[in-house]
Amino acid sequence: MQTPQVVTIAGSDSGGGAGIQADLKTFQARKVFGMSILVALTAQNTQGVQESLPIPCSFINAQFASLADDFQIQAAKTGMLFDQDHVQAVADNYRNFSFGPLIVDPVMVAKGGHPLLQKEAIQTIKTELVPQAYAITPNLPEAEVLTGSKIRNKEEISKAAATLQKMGARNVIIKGGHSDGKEATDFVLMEDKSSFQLSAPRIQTKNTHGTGDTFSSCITAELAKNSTFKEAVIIAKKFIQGAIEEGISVGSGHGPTNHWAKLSEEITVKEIVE
Ligand SMILES: Nc1ncnc2c1ncn2[C@@H]1O[C@H](COP(=O)(O)OP(=O)(O)O)[C@@H](O)[C@H]1O
Ligand SMILES: Cc1ncc(COP(=O)(O)OP(=O)(O)O)c(N)n1
Repeated sequence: MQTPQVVTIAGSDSGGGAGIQADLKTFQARKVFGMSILVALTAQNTQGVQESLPIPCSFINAQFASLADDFQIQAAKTGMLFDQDHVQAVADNYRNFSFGPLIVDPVMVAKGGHPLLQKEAIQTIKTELVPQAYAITPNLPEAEVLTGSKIRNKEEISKAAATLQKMGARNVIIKGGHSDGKEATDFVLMEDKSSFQLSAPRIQTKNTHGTGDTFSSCITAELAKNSTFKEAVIIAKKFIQGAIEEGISVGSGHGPTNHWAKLSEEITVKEIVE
């Protein structure tokens, strides 16, 4: 069997906890061959983002062409896409090349409040990228921005997911890391319109930098290994739970998760079927 090959199309986090670095560490942990198309650079650590810099769009085209020329990529994900022109460049390239199911993680703002996507790019994400998404994985604030509606309860989460599906995403996961309560619960709306929730104990820690990237790159890796979408999401939920639970301590701010944590049998995730 050929080694599963995947690519992350995202920004670099010099601090190593989020972005391209979190994606590649997750790909390695999940035993797929990971590649990267860099869209932007950040000077970042556990305390926040100090600076960011876009990669020229012509160089994004060059990275797509290089990988398409030589590899057989079975799944891909997007992360930090910087601005409207970069979203457009990624969307145009994705239409031209055959990189398999695309997981769109619509990264907008870093934990410390630093913008990772300019506001004008949101419309381009909606019209150019969401229709190409095999799955979209917004957190609660990102789902509010994309749908233009406040999300205050389970009914509104479900409504927001349906709106995102109508925009063209085949599957939708609205992540619950930003809510409160004892459980971290993610809502999943599948292609066939069935839905379920995945819930795990919320871990009290400040080390949650890069949770969203780690979760979406794990889904990407599992899809490349031919898991069904539901299987991939369940593994990703267990993977992120283990990575937060078995934390490491580096830096003095919001530290990263532990990408080499064991995906042990003891990690239980509750599935709540609608
Ligand atoms: N403190 C926590 N304990 C357990 N799971 C968490 C915690 N914070 C986030 N998660 C989980 O991590 C994943 C990423 O969610 P989230 O943090 O909302 O994404 P993002 O990093 O994009 O804001 C989700 O599965 C969410 O439920
Ligand atoms: C380069 C880069 N990409 C993405 C993020 C955001 O990652 P996320 O998983 O949402 O984690 P936080 O930044 O919110 O902790 C990033 N910071 N940098």
